[in-house]
Amino acid sequence: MSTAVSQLEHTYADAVPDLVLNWSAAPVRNPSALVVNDELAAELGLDPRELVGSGLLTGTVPEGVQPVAMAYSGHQFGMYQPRLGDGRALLLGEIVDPQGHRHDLHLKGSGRTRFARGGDGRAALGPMLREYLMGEAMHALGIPTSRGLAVSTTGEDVPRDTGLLPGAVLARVASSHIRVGTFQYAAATGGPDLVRALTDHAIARHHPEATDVLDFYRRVVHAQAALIAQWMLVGFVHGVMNTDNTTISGETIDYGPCAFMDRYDPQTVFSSIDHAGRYAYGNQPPIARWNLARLGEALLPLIDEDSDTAIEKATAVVQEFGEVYERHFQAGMAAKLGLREPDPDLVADLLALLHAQQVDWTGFFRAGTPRDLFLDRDAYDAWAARWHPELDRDHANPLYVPRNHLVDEALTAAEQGDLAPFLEILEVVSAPYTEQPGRERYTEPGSGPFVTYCGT
Ligand SMILES: Nc1ncnc2c1ncn2[C@@H]1O[C@H](COP(=O)(O)OP(=O)(O)OP(=O)(O)O)[C@@H](O)[C@H]1O
Repeated sequence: MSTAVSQLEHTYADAVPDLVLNWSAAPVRNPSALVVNDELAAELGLDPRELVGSGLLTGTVPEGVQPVAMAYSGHQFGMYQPRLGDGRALLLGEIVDPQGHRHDLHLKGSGRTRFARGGDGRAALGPMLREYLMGEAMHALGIPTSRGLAVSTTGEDVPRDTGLLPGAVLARVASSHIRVGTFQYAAATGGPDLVRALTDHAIARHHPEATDVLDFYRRVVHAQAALIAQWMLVGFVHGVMNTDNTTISGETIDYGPCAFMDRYDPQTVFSSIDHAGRYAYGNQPPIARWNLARLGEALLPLIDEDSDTAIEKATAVVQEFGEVYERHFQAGMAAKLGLREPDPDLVADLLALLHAQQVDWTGFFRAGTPRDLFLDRDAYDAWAARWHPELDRDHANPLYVPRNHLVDEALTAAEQGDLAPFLEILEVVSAPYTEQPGRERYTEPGSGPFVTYCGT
């Protein structure tokens, strides 16, 4: 086995042993690597063939390596759940790549752990391929994200509401899986000492420039504000922005019922369980800020020993979210519109127009003649008279995003044994800015509305 694999490190488990549970993956009947991310493997200094042969992708670990289930709690749809944790996931260990960057190697669908509650610990092939595809699309768009290293089928069926589905294990890589919910769990179960140990580890790993706990908090708030702005600029709807899916690193994780919006509408929701629209496209910035306020609460005893002062300081920091988000969003919109300087009024009027006219978000910014996309062309002309692009816009506007109707089509085919459509859409969204002749259908919006079953 390559040195990188045999030298999986465990700095997280060593730093906060109270936040992990030693655990092993459930044996898999007939493991077979279906998709392997050669490019990512190479970046990590791993040999893809050796990786497949080692069994690591479904949880067979070298001697001396101890996988763990990570503990966390979290607010799910606004309701506090004291004990979530990796119910069907495992942290195999950390890989330090040839550049010296540390990454978690994590499995999803590797069997029940003590955190599983009612779940069976398994994952179905479709959702694991969805997570892999979405991560690659986001990565190609330049958005911080976890990435799939491989999806392996298990040879076992998984019972879900829609019937028996092929089972799979996703091996994924992230700069860490430390979540707002991890801090909530530490605060609730261990108090300030445990929060301090977790904070020290998170600072060293993600925000080493932080001068103190308040400054660490500020850096997380800013990283999340920048991330959410990037989601909004590409029309990404995460779908399950619970505090346990909000990272300290500022990376996107946990791709469940997520999707890219076609027609611009702030109310866009894809998740079949999000009845109230809590996690609709347009709600994402305030929800992220709300989640970050929960992080602030967990950090309060470390921010100041006087609780009123701590609350005052943390509140001031979380309130920076709006301004930082707006700065990133407006800079991004200026790039999308080819402007030298942000123009919030022009943007606000464009958004109102796109909404009223139900114009495709991704399509508008790369259209040769955007006017053709509007029913009320006079309204467009009135807006466009104020729009004077000066800069090249193609590098800021993807031609291809994973359109939900095409993702569903590819996943359905994969579940029936035909991987070709999945491999094609993966290739298309992996080069989102480059025109790919013959692939025009990937630029077309679906006829929606679409609901992504929150199945797992
Ligand atoms: N089939 C399942 N078996 C066991 N636990 C599950 C199952 N599905 C979800 N869970 C657990 O429910 C909780 C919340 O689920 P959520 O959808 O946020 O996570 P997930 O999709 O399993 O994984 P992650 O957030 O790590 O990507 C987690 O603690 C997860 O481990």
